[in-house]
Amino acid sequence: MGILEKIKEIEAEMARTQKNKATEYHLGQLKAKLAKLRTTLQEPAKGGEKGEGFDVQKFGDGRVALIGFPSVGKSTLLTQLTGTSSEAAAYEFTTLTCIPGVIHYNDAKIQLLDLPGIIEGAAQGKGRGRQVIAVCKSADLLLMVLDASKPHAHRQILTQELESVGIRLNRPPPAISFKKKKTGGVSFNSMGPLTKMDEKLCFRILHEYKIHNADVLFKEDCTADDLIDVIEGNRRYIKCLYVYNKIDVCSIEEVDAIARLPNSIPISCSQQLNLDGLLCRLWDMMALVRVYTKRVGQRPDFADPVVLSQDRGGTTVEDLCKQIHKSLVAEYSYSLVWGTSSKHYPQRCGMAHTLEDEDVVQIIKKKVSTAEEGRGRFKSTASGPARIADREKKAALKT
Ligand SMILES: Nc1nc2c(ncn2[C@@H]2O[C@H](COP(=O)(O)OP(=O)(O)OP(=O)(O)O)[C@@H](O)[C@H]2O)c(=O)[nH]1
Ligand SMILES: [K+]
Ligand SMILES: [Mg+2]
Repeated sequence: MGILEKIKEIEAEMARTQKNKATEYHLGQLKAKLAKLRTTLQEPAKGGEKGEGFDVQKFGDGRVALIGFPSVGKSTLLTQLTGTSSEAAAYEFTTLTCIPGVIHYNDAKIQLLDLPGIIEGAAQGKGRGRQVIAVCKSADLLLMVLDASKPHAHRQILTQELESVGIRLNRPPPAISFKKKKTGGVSFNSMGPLTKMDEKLCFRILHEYKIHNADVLFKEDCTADDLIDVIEGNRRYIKCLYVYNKIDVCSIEEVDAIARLPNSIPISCSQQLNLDGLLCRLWDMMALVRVYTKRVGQRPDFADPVVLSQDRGGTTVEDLCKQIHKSLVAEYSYSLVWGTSSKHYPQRCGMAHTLEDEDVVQIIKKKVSTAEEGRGRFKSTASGPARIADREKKAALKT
């Protein structure tokens, strides 16, 4: 029996099994079986599965992918938001590969990827589903483009397709700590009451994975699916903005209802309605942090920020140093920070300091000889809070 048939069989068995206390353990085991099969299905087949034109190099400060059913207006949107034009037409599957463009917004460069339409069954390889999903996994944000005039079930179908390949939208990883061990059996603990999990169910699921030694700690009231996600360990947690296109053919009431849905935005590409609103939401969801660097005695370079991101490498001063140059971390002495993340103007910060959007940073490198002098001077003076403030004031005047 092929993997697809096995999956179908388990899904059928789950569908006909009544959900109650007695079947709970059996269902948990079936879920684990299903997750294992789906993981096998995702492993790249021999002979190279990768489609031509799908391996687009990462560019800019973040990557956003357009995903949706055929002819919802993905290519029209790419053409509107970037300088690149991607062919758009009234027939389905106009786009056949991955077409990259660049959004220039708030002095940042964001890569936008147009993709072929996907349909139900994409996760199992229908159409170009597999390649499209592989690109989605590499994105920092997904724009799920939906036709506002079509059934709302489409959003559910696509979410289901993404779920089945391990993509989790708009939620954090489950609060479960899971560590495999060599010996000692399984220890199961929780930090609060559990309503969807107990020791026996946990053991059944671990048994399915042939795991006999592990520490499992539930920090929240998580489910069997959550535990399976943590054991599988290959899940991708991605932010998703639901973009309802073609509102030009909808009533005001329909548009109003869409605008109230969480993480959703109504637009019209052909009438250019609310595209600014879309960019604004996209920017907020990406949570990029622009940092302006400043040299001693010069004004900050406000035209060319270094862009940091929590999803990509982090937003501390150390992450900033790494992004500027590899050697900077070793040469770093301290930095002066002006902006919303600093308590004083400027604040003297160490490498662990977390930066915020539009902060100005001046990095002071170690200088062997002057560092020695400096140390001597600080030693000789008392360093109460008043002294520190005074020193900062002086530094501000000098810088
Ligand atoms: N009414 C209306 N039509 C639109 C809008 N945006 C795009 N279209 C039309 O929808 C059709 C499909 O647009 P595409 O951009 O090719 O859609 P796609 O999602 O890229 O399609 P595939 O590449 O085939 O998956 C075209 O005929 C567009 O002119 C819109 O805002 N309103
Ligand atoms: K089309
Ligand atoms: Mg297209």
